[in-house]
Order: sequence, then C-alpha cells, then structure tokens
Amino acid sequence: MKKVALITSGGDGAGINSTIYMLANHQQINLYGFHGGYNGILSNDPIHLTPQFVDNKSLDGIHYIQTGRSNLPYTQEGRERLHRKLKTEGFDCLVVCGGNGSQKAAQLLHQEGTNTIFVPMTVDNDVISSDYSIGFDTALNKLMDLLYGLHDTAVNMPGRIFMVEVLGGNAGNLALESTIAGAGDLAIVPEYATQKDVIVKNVQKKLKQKQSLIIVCSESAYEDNNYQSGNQGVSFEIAAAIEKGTGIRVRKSIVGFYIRAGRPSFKDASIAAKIGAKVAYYVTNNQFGVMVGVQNDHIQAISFQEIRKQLNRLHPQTVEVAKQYNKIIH
Ligand SMILES: Nc1ncnc2c1ncn2[C@@H]1O[C@H](COP(=O)(O)OP(=O)(O)OP(=O)(O)O)[C@@H](O)[C@H]1O
Ligand SMILES: O=P(O)(O)OC[C@H]1O[C@](O)(CO)[C@@H](O)[C@@H]1O
Repeated sequence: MKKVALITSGGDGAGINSTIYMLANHQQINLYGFHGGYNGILSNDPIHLTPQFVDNKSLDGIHYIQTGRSNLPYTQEGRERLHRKLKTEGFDCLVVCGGNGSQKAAQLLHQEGTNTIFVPMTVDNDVISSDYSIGFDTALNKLMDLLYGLHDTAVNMPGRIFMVEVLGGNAGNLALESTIAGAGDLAIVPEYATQKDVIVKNVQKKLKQKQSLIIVCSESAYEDNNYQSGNQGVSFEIAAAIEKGTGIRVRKSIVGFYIRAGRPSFKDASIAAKIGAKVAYYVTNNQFGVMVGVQNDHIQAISFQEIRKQLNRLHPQTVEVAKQYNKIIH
C-alpha cells in the first residue's frame, strides 16, 4: 500500500475530482488530501479520501479538496517544513494538481527529496509541456454559453458592440479559442498585445462590414504588458477608447470566475479520470518526479527534467485561422 498526499494549488479547475476519484479507488493506494494548497499540508488535518468518501461526488462542482495559493514553497525554509511534515506522517509521495507556479514548487520539492507527481489543472491551459490542463474545456463551454446569448441579443437589438473580458492569466487561450469557436469578431490577447489606437482602427474597419461586433478580450491583454495576476478591467479601458473612436456605446461583460468551476464537461472528466489512473500507475511503480499531462492527444508522463523552460504558446492552428480571418491584430 502507498500512502499518498494530494493537494490542489492555484486556481480551481473543473474535472479534478475525477483524477482524485481514480486515485482513491486504486487498491494499492491510501489517499489523503489537504485543503488549502501547499500551506494546507502544515496547517490542515489530512482528509482520508476513501472510495466511500469520493463515491457519487466525482462530478460535483465543489472539489473534494479546497485549493489555495501559499507562500511556503518560495523559500528553502518553507519547503523544509513541508518535507519534514510529509516524512513524519509517513507519506510515500505528494501529488500536486495546479498551474505553472504549482508545477515549479512541485519540481523543487522533488529535487530536494520528496517524491512528487504533478497534474496540470488550470483554466488558463498554459501549463508548460502539457498540451492540455484540466478545467480548460469546461471554462470554454461556459464562455460559449455567453457567446450564444450575445449573438442572439445582437440580432434582436442590432447595431451594438459587445466587449467580453475573460480570465486566462498571462495566456490568451481562453479568449482566442472562444473567439474562434464562438464566432467572435476580434480576440484581444497578450501574445499579440496591441496599442489601443490600433484596436480602435480595426474596430472602425470591421464596422464598415457589419452592424454588431463581439470582441473577446483577455484580462491580461494590456498594450503595455504590465498585467498582474488578479487584475480585471482592462477591457473597460479598451472599450472607452472604442467608444471615443466610433461614437458607439460598448456593452461590456467581465465574465470573471464562474467559468472556473461547476460540473466538468465530458472532455475534462474524461481526461482527468485517465490522468488519475496514470498517476496511480506511476505511484504504485515507484516512479516519481513526473508530470502526468497530455501530449499529442495522449495521457503521458514526462519527467521534470524534460519539462521545457518556455511558456506554452497559443495553439498554432487556432492562431493561423485567427490571422486568416482577421480575428487577431498581428
Ligand atoms: N516560483 C515558485 N517557487 C516555489 N513555489 C511557487 C512558485 N510559484 C508558485 N509557487 C507555489 O505554487 C502556488 C500556486 O502558484 P500560482 O499562484 O502561480 O498558480 P498556478 O499554479 O500557476 O495556477 P493558476 O494557473 O491557477 O494561477 C503558489 O501559491 C506557491 O505556493
Ligand atoms: O483566483 P485568483 O487568485 O484571483 O486568481 C486569478 C487567476 O487565476 C486564474 O483563474 C487561473 O486559475 C487566472 O485566469 C486568473 O488570472
């Protein structure tokens, strides 16, 4: 039997319960979760995630384990405390589910002696060296729902410009993918950060071709690129410039946080469950220091040493289509 500690860290992502469910149901795994990210390992009692505990709840929007952001792993001293606690409690390994920051901390802990496995989970879909992060598809489905409504109201009451601001951290994946799938007119993304006056000219040009426009703006799509995590409202500044340049009032929506949770889509539940089964395989075969993510449509483990240094980029085919149809300014 392996005694496994599990945390989620950073923002939540729909589907992660399916990963936990598969681990909890493995016959050779005794699974414990700590609420509150890395800090929770020290400050919270472990919750025994037995098959009975996780039964019938794996598709819930509320996660078995609460996530959090923590200062501890940034310092050697903080990490020492984590190592000591996990060792004292007799854990064979730590499974961390989260985004890029959480991945970095997991790598450090592993290097320093705690057996660690990492699972990519963030609506931003920007985890280094994984093509997919748990939670992205559910978030996109929620954005699609908003876009269905905007298209309808755009017909019912024509002649409007809609501006939608979406999460995404430093990555434009949510904004760009929802623009292409949701028939938006323009995506404003940090990877193609643009001056406001250029955006206004682009909008003026588009208004010569159609009456209503839907613009999807990433929360970090700031012309000066000085975005800090958690900032919201950049779309209001861009909307103000568009109003000035076109004389048309912009109807704004900051979508915010409801896309981050909820019941998982098929894709998220499916990928998360398969990742859970693969993590169980690695744990029970004593193979640690890996991220179990997605590469070329396959659930695969990649060693921490192989993880590339550069950030994930937007999907190249989506960018190609966006450029071809003038849905990003490049
Ligand atoms: N450079 C780092 N060194 C050590 N630990 C880190 C580092 N960056 C982040 N962490 C740890 O990981 C936690 C989560 O990181 P962060 O806030 O960057 O979110 P994330 O994992 O990238 O997820 P999300 O995409 O949801 O924001 C931090 O609160 C901290 O505990
Ligand atoms: O929930 P917090 O700490 O405000 O963080 C917000 C950030 O987390 C994310 O939702 C990723 O989890 C980003 O898209 C966003 O910038």
